[in-house]
Amino acid sequence: MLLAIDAGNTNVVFGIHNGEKWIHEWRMNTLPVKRASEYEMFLRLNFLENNLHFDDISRVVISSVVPQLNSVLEEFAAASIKDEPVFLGPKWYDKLPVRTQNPYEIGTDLLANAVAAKEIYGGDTIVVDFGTALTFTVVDKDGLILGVNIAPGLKTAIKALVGQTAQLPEVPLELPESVLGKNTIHAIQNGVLWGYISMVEGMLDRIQQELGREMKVVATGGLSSILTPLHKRFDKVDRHLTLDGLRIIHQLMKDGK
Ligand SMILES: Nc1ncnc2c1ncn2[C@@H]1O[C@H](COP(=O)(O)OP(=O)(O)O)[C@@H](O)[C@H]1O
Ligand SMILES: CC(C)(COP(=O)(O)O)[C@@H](O)C(=O)NCCC(=O)O
Ligand SMILES: [K+]
Repeated sequence: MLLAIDAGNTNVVFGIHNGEKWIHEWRMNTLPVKRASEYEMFLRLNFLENNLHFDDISRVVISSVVPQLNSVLEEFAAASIKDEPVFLGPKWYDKLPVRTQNPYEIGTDLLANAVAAKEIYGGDTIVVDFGTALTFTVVDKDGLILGVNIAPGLKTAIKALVGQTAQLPEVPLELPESVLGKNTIHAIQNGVLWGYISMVEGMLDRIQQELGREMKVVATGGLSSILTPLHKRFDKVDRHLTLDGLRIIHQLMKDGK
C-alpha cells in the first residue's frame, strides 16, 4: 500500500491507496507545527481503528508547501516506514511527465495537480484548487505547464476581511438566494461567494481566450464543492487530484521512467 502525504497551508492530508483506490484519507491541521511523534501517534490511532499496520505501507510519497514541516515529515517517515520516501522537489522534476518553467518557485502540490491533469485527463486542462490559496494551474496536452495563478482562498479572504474591519463577523460559507445583501451576513456572503464565482468564471474565460482554445476544467481542494453555481463550468470535481498526482509521481519515480 502507498501512503501519500500532501502538506498544505491548512491541512496535512494522509491518503492510503491499496493499488486500486484510495481507501482512507485523514486530515490533520497544519498548525501549530507538530513533532514527528505526533504524526506517528495520529497515524497509529487511525491505523489501529482500521486494522492496518505500518508494515502494510510499502511506499511513501510526500509533498509539502510548508517548509517548516519538511524535516519533521522526513523524520516521521524515516522512523515509521521502511520505504525511502519520494519527497517531491526539483531533483525529481526532469523525470516528470510535466515541465515547468520555474522549478524553484512552483508549489509541489500544484505540480502534483499538473501531473494528474496530464496523466488522468490528457492535459489541455485548467486545474482550479480551492485551498488556503485559490490556484489555477494550466497544463497543455504535452505536459507543459503554461501558467499558474494564485489568489487568496475563500476562507482566507473572509478571514482577512474580518481581521481588518471593526464590525464584520465571520460568516458561514453559504450562498444567499439573492445577490442583493439585505443584512451584514448576506452582504459578506454575497460579496465573497458570488464575487469568487465571478472571479473563477472570469479567469477561466480569460485563460481560454488567451490560449484561443477550450480547456478541460477540473476542480479540487477542500472548498471545491462550496460554489455550486460553478459546477456547470467544471468537467469534474476531483477531490483526490493532488493525491493521485503524488501517486502517479511515485509510480514513475520507482519505475525509473
Ligand atoms: N473534507 C472537507 N470538507 C469541508 N471543508 C474542508 C474539507 N477539507 C478541507 N476543508 C476546508 O477547505 C479549506 C481548504 O482546505 P485544503 O484544501 O485542505 O487547504 P490546503 O491544501 O491549503 O491545506 C480549509 O479551510 C478547510 O477548512
Ligand atoms: C500557492 C500555494 C500557496 C498553494 O498552497 P495551498 O493553498 O495548497 O496550501 C503553494 O502551492 C505555494 O506556496 N506555492 C509556491 C509558489 C508557486 O506555486 O508559484
Ligand atoms: K493543497
